[in-house]
Amino acid sequence: MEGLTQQEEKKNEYALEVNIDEAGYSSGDPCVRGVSFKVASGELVGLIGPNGAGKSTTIKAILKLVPHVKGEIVLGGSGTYAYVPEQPLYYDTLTLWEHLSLAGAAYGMEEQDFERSANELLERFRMTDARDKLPGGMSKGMKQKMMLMIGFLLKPDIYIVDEPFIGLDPRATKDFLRLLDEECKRGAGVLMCTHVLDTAEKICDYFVLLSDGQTAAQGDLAQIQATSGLAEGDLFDCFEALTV
Ligand SMILES: Nc1ncnc2c1ncn2[C@@H]1O[C@H](COP(=O)(O)OP(=O)(O)OP(=O)(O)O)[C@@H](O)[C@H]1O
Repeated sequence: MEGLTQQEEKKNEYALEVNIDEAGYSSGDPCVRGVSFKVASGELVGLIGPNGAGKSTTIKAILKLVPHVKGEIVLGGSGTYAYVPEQPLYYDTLTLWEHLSLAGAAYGMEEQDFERSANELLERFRMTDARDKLPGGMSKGMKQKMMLMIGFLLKPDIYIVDEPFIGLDPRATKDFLRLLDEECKRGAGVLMCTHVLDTAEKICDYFVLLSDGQTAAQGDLAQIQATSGLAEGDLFDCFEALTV
C-alpha cells in the first residue's frame, strides 16, 4: 500500500483467519462455539481462558485435529505453520540433532541452511551439549526447548504455540521470547495459548479470551478492559471479571 514501509505492509496481511462456528469431539456436543479472530503478520495473539474453556480445542480445530469442526480456517502467506504442542511429541530413538534433521528434511531445507540454523538454535537455547542426547535422557524443560527449536527451524508464516512457558526456566523463557520477537519482526504471526497472564499482558498485541467454549472478550488490553468494565485493570483482573 502506498506510504507504508515493507514491515507495515507485512503487518496488514493476515497470517491466520479463524472462523469456527462449532468444534468438538462428538457431533451435536460442541465444546467451542462462535470463535472468530485474525492473526496479522507480525502480530502476537494470546488465546487465554480458564481450564476447560476450549483453548486447546480451538487450536486443534485450526489444525483439523478434532473430529468435528464447522467453520473456516484460512492460512495466509505461503500457508506454512509450526505447531508447538503443550506435551512434547518425540521419537524415543532419535537424538535432538536427529529430530532437527528430520524436520529440516521434511521441509526440504538445504543442507547448509539447515546446519547453520540448527547450530544457531542449539546455541541460542543453550542446548549445544544436548545435541546428541535422546529425549528420554532430557529434563522436561529440555524437551520443551527441543519442540520450540523444531518450530523455529522452519521459519513458518505462523506459529501456533500451546502453553510454551511451563517447564522453561527464566533464562530459557527470555531466550524464547527474544526469538519470538525476532520472528514477529520478520513478519511471522503467532497464536499462543497460555495461563501465564503477566507475560501474556507484556508481549501480546491482541487477546482472545475464551470462557465456557465462547469468546468472552477480544481485542487489545484497552478493549479487554472496556469489556470487563475495569478501565485500569490488569489482564488477570479482567480475566477474573469475564470468565466463569
Ligand atoms: N479428547 C477429548 N475428548 C472429549 N472431550 C474433550 C477432549 N479434550 C477436551 N475435551 C473437552 O473439551 C472442553 C474444552 O477443553 P480444552 O482442552 O479445549 O480446554 P482448555 O481451555 O485448553 O483447558 P486447559 O487450560 O485445562 O488446558 C472441556 O470440556 C473438555 O472436557
